[in-house]
Amino acid sequence: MEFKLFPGGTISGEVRVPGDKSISHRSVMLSSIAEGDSRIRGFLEGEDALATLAALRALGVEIAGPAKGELRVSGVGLAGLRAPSTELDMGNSGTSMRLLSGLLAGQPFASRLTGDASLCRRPMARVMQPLARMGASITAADGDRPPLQIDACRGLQGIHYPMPIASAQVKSCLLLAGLYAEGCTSVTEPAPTRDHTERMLRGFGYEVTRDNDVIQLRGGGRLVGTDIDIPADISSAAFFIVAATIAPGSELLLTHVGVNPTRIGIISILTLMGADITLMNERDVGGEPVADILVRHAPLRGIAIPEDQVPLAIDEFPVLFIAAACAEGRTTLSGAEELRVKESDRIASMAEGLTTLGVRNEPRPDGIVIEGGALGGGVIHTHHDHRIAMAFAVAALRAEREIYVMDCDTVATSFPGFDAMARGLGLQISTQAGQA
Ligand SMILES: O=C(O)C1=C[C@@H](OP(=O)(O)O)[C@@H](O)[C@H](O)C1
Ligand SMILES: C=C(OP(=O)(O)O)C(=O)O
Repeated sequence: MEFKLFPGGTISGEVRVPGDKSISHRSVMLSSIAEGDSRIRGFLEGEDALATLAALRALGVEIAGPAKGELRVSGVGLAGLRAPSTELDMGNSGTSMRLLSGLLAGQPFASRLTGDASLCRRPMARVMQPLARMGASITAADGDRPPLQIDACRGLQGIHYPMPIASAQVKSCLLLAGLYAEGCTSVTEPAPTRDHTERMLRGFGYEVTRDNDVIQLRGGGRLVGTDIDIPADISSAAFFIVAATIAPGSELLLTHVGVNPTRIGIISILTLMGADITLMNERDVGGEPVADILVRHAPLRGIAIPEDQVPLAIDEFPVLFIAAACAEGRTTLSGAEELRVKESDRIASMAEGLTTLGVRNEPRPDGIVIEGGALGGGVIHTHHDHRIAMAFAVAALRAEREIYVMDCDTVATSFPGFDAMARGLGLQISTQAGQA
């Protein structure tokens, strides 16, 4: 599928974007290993979260749905998962692969995890090494690249792991393995990362402590089934937050968005750039902060993005680069080398597309420098990366000519229905079948 975008437009209306992807993954994993039933609402019916759901079904968990974002999971308890009869396909989803590695590392049966071409290029040493220290036996097909073969476990031992990178996937992987380990498992975060796993474990009645930058739990407890209400994904809302900010005359209300402090880097960074964003009706929904977000058009200025915001906005940089292209002056990003190992090398993919649009930029190993200015038009290659596709769709609001975004099928991994919702809000987007 390809997107064709006419230049210009105004964004207005009120909308609730689909459910949070990170929370959706965790909701299925934790409810599956809980005792008793759980009801999940607001589940993201995107390919990534559905890959996690299919994996848990293959591990013997009965799951009804999803129907309009609702699931009923019959938890099997910590010891209730069964050996899968085939390999588990994680598709495009790094979160599924890294978190499920932790869950499967402690099982008394073997499993094999695979994925698509993009996922099979992504590094897994970050979870393989600490899991091996806990006593797991995991091998990769090619160095540390998937497929991963996880051997039947003969017992895990809790460890303390100072994480070399600020990664919520690594932290969550180790906490999940820690549920099956003897003694305590703890991680030190070099910087705060999304804390949905810790919050949700507590929601299932499992004690997790946090002491400054150290997160810890003790293995061998029990999770008790519960109800989960998943808020809208701020990472999906981000495309429309930037859209309304850069398009003159725009005013947009995004409802029921998760605004966990470990996820709102997009709001902090855009506000520093001069954006007009107001959080309204702030509330707590099942242990996660939620708000309605009002966005009005505002002129932006280039900034040096504070490095402490990087993990808090890690998935939002593609669209933040579009905001930077529309800002007056220079924006610099550093300390973001992790962007190079996402679904694509997001620094390279964005630099290439910005250059196509005539935006001056200088990619660096750990970031980029972007000079704000006029945006032209042209053909954009997404490198099969959903967030690159949606970022360049938003860029059309300020482009002088048409933009064609190739290879947009992966948008369905995180934001099914993006094009229809974007059209409803004022983006001049149409889709056409891609060339085979
Ligand atoms: O834990 C999670 O749900 C995620 C953590 C982040 O990855 P890292 O842990 O690699 O930073 C993020 O990029 C990813 O989209 C989702
Ligand atoms: C990096 C992302 O996801 P994952 O790591 O789960 O593939 C993303 O959604 O931007």
